[in-house]
Amino acid sequence: MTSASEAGTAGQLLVIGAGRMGGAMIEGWIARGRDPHSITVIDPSADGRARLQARGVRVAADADAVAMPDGGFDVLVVAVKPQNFEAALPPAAPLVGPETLVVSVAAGKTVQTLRDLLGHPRKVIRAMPNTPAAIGRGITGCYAVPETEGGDRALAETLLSAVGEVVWIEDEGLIDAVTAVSGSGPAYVFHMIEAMTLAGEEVGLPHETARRLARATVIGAAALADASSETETALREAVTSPAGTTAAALSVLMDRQVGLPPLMARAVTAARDRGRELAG
Ligand SMILES: NC(=O)C1=CN([C@@H]2O[C@H](COP(=O)(O)OP(=O)(O)OC[C@H]3O[C@@H](n4cnc5c(N)ncnc54)[C@H](O)[C@@H]3O)[C@@H](O)[C@H]2O)C=CC1
Ligand SMILES: O=C(O)[C@@H]1CCC=N1
Repeated sequence: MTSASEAGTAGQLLVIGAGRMGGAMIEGWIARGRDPHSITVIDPSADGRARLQARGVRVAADADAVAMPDGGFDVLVVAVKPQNFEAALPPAAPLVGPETLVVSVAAGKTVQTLRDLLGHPRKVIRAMPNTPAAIGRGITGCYAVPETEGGDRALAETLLSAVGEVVWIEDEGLIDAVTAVSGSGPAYVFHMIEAMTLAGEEVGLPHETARRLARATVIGAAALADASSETETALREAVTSPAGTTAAALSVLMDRQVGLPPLMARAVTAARDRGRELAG
């Protein structure tokens, strides 16, 4: 077994479920210099396995087909859907040693559930990334159990920062709130483009023109926010001329009763509550 810091690129990693999220992390690790041979994936999808095998990753259709490396796995990353936990995790329990760090990116599923299904591993981290991870621009919120040491957190942070920023929370109960803001958040932004496109059509623009305008506006505004040292509030105010067109739109969007803030609060609360339900 390697030391925690070495295992950022060294050590043996096992990934259960290499779909969108697991796949994005694997690509991030390889891009950062990890030897693909140090990654083993369990996934029943033949297409997914073929793609990863072509990248040099070790693949298995199920846990029984996994060859345990000398010294065991340093890290197990759980990236299956919450609905697949009962099928996917118990068969992998024999692959989890006393020093294996378990990192789960699954929405809702608690440390207790992970421990129950994986033979009671000591060191568990829950992480909530988001899909911009696919281009290295994700953000991951993480919670580590008290049984983890500084080196475990550093190792998880090294692995997760391969796909973007990392923030830590000290209360497992808040991971559902992280999911509701940033885990699901990219979908809200994509829906904003859809809604702006529809609204553009309603005021007379052809669909494709409205879509181009909406998409480029969201992308350009996000890039401006990224490049600027100003707050979002200052950037918004810079668009807004007194008694002008933006002020007219914002009087609708910023309405405290029926505008975006109460609507977003309802949406985020619904996502947070669904995360709690998925705990099972
Ligand atoms: N998609 C997203 O925006 C985010 C997803 N997550 C979490 O990541 C996890 C995975 O989500 P996605 O990557 O979006 O799903 P996905 O459907 O793209 O990937 C899931 C993978 O698990 C595999 N799988 C199914 N049953 C399996 C089993 N028994 N053993 C091993 N692998 C199995 C599937 O073949 C698939 O490749 C979920 O728990 C989700 O909550 C977390 C943050 C963001
Ligand atoms: O919708 C979901 O449940 C997952 C978790 C965060 C984003 N997608």
